[in-house]
This record gives sequence, C-alpha cells and structure tokens, in this order.
Amino acid sequence: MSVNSSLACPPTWPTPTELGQGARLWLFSGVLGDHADALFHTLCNELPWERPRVRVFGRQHPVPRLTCWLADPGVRYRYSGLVHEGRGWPEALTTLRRRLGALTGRAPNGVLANLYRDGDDTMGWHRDNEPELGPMPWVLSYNLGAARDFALRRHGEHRQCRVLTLRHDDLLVMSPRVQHHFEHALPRRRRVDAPRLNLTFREIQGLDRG
Ligand SMILES: O=C(O)CCC(=O)C(=O)O
Ligand SMILES: [Fe+2]
Repeated sequence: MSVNSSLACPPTWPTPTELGQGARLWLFSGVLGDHADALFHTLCNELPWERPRVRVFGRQHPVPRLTCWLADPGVRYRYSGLVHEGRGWPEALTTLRRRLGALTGRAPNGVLANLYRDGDDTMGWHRDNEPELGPMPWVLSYNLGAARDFALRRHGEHRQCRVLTLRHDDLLVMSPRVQHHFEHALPRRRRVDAPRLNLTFREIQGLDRG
C-alpha cells in the first residue's frame, strides 16, 4: 500500500481538531485569497435574502439574521419550518464551489446562506442533522466578513465545550459525527458592528430531490 492511500484525507487537509467520539473539525484559511472581498460584496448585495418567521412558544418571530437557500434545481431543504426549493446556482458562486470541491473532494448540492448584519444577529443551538442530509452529514462552512465565534457543546449538555473564531475566507469542515454528537451555535457578540456571511454547503440525499 502506498503512503497516500493509507491516509484518511488528502495530504492538503490541515490537522483536525478532535472533539471526541470521532467528531472532527478542519479549519482551512485563505480559501479564495484576493477574490474573497469581491465575493462578500456581491453576495451581500445580490442574493435574494429573506427573513423567515418561526414560531417560538406559540408566537411568530422573525429569525435574527437573513437567510437564503441555493441549490441544484429541485433540491429541497426544510428549515425554519418551511420547505425551500433550489433554482440553480448564481454565477458568483462558481469559483468558490470549484475551490471547495478541489480542496475537500466533496460535491455539495445545496447551500444555506446566512447574513448576520452585526453582532446582535445570531443562530441558536442546533445540529445540522435534518433527515434529507442522510446518516453521514458532511457540512462545509465558508465564512466572509466580520470574525465571529462559533460555539460547540455536546448534544444533551448545557455547557459549551469549544469556541472557534471563524474569520474572513476561512472554511470549517465538520465530519458527520460532529452532527451526531455535538450542537453548534453562533452567539451574540455585542462588540461586533460589521456584517458576516456564512455559507453552509450540504449534500441533500436522493429521496428529497424534486
Ligand atoms: O453561521 C454559522 O457559522 C453557523 C451557521 C449554521 O450553523 C447553519 O447554517 O446551520
Ligand atoms: Fe448549523
């Protein structure tokens, strides 16, 4: 057996952070280099951002951020209680999608974009384990704009166990067991006064295609 074929990941992957129970995180920085600023600007201005309302304790509230689902035509994903359907990819994401494919060897067919207008915008504790992601949900999380803390805690526990700062042009790759055993959240950070955009690329499995 050659040295390379015995490696679990291509040699260009950074050393993972081991969370335990086989859950691993990899942080790649400088994914797009000089192109990242322009992409941030284009996506902020041109994506069809929405602000879905969710029901909490019987009352409807708008989510504390802007969101948008982009995917292959017909690829459906349920979030915030609504089914969203892909209508193809904007030209602006072509280079990033190629780069992520080359770096990770994965081929996501959808992405959930979230725009946090400032440090008051947040995302609560959850796992990316919707049934349409199948039993092995790889998630590629690409970041633009302001640096924000990304918190993790063991599923079923209250105390957070790890915080990573995700910066402009960083890619965080989460192995499937991260979603099996851990929850993640984007906590409020009042001192952050600039926007941040996050793109979580996902692989929707065959059954939920349109
Ligand atoms: O903004 C982030 O870093 C997290 C986003 C996230 O968890 C999600 O879209 O499911
Ligand atoms: Fe998530």
